[in-house]
Amino acid sequence: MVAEKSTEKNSNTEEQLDVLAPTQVVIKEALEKLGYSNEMYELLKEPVRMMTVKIPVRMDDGQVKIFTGYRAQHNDAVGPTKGGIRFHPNVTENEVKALSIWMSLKCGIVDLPYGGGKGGIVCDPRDMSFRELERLSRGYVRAISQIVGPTKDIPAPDVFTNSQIMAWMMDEYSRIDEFNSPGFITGKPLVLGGSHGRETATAKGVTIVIREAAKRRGIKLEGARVVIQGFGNAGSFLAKFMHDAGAKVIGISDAYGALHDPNGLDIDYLLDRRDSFGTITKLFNNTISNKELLELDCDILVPAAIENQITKDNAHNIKANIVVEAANGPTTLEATKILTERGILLVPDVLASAGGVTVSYFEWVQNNQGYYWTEEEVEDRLEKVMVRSFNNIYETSVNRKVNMRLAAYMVGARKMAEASRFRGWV
Ligand SMILES: NC(=O)C1=CN([C@@H]2O[C@H](COP(=O)(O)OP(=O)(O)OC[C@H]3O[C@@H](n4cnc5c(N)ncnc54)[C@H](O)[C@@H]3O)[C@@H](O)[C@H]2O)C=CC1
Ligand SMILES: O=C(O)CCC(=O)C(=O)O
Repeated sequence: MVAEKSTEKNSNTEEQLDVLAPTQVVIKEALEKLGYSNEMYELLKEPVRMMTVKIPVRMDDGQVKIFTGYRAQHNDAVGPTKGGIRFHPNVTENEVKALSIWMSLKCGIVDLPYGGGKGGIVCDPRDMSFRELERLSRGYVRAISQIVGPTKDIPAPDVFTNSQIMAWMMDEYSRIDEFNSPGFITGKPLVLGGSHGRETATAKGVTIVIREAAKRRGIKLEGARVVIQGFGNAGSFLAKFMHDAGAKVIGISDAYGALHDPNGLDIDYLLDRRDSFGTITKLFNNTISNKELLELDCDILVPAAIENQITKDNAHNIKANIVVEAANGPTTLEATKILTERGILLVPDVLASAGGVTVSYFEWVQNNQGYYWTEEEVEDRLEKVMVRSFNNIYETSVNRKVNMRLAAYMVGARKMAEASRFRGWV
């Protein structure tokens, strides 16, 4: 294999594709199929609230750098909005808007009492010190404090954010609120009111969905060849769960390249050596590119990194039988069409990655009641939610003769549309 050290970081032009407009296309189609008026579409096509903030941060060299951050609240008819915060150099306003719509759909699919929210800061935490990251995290919370809170909008981790960042944010909000407010944010460390199972929840949810999808396709997980793009929170734990289930993880990647071994990678070793940003390939010389990884011969392909990875340019080359989207928005609409026409089962992001927000909801419930559950309780509840949601969308897809993405949008949009209607908004 050819070494491709570091050349991929931030150089992926596919990332720049707009994700909001295609999301609106599917929302419109879903609402039409459900019989809602165009007014409902006008309400749901964009967030009801979008805040853009400038965050001044004193860097370690003494200079002040001004960062741009966003918080989008898509629809709060069902309840407070909920969704992660992303730290990434390519964050855009439209991306955060789309991510907040996807959160509303996820909450509808797994039937949580929330609407969708999402936040993002344009920054590269990989190039920042621990203390700079703390100052940025606290500054962001101060900047958005008026519109967030345990009964308004509850953030959580997403790309390049983690439980330490959640802890700083919770501490900052508690200072502003003059009250200890664990329910302000989820994905916290256990000692600060985090939930058992939240760290692995997204991957656990994806694992359950893969198992259900494989059953429908008559594929045994034992021995199945799995390729996973991304080795962070979602991708790395997923690799471990797939490995534990007897599958052969033959490819994984990070932002810098990918590893491939047709005999199966040593997942425990890789988990042990990855850094906190999900970087692992820098330790190896014999890497392949993310592009090559996606086109590997395998049974199950899981994009678990960033948006727009499967496009019209590579959809014809995907060899997997099942594609399960652990990442948000990894497949474009054109690629969705191509994969569906080719008979590939595509399990969409708003279903596949909903395990994270589900356990975040459990964390918030535990914070509100001040009574904490065991890991087994969390896992049992997550299992039931994910199986029920998968079956619901699979059946909708079969009965309504639509692909799984449109089926998921139909299931996910119904609750917020009904709540908006009962409130008399439309
Ligand atoms: N963390 C969570 O609870 C949830 C995450 N997701 C989604 O899963 C995806 C991954 O998120 P996390 O694992 O939390 O993030 P993370 O920050 O823990 O890991 C991200 C991984 O993606 C890789 N990556 C970043 N840029 C890349 C690029 N240009 N090409 C290839 N790989 C790249 C990184 O190297 C890293 O391995 C995102 O789309 C996120 O929105 C969805 C639901 C919940
Ligand atoms: O855990 C949460 O509240 C949100 C997770 C998230 O950002 C996502 O599902 O994309």
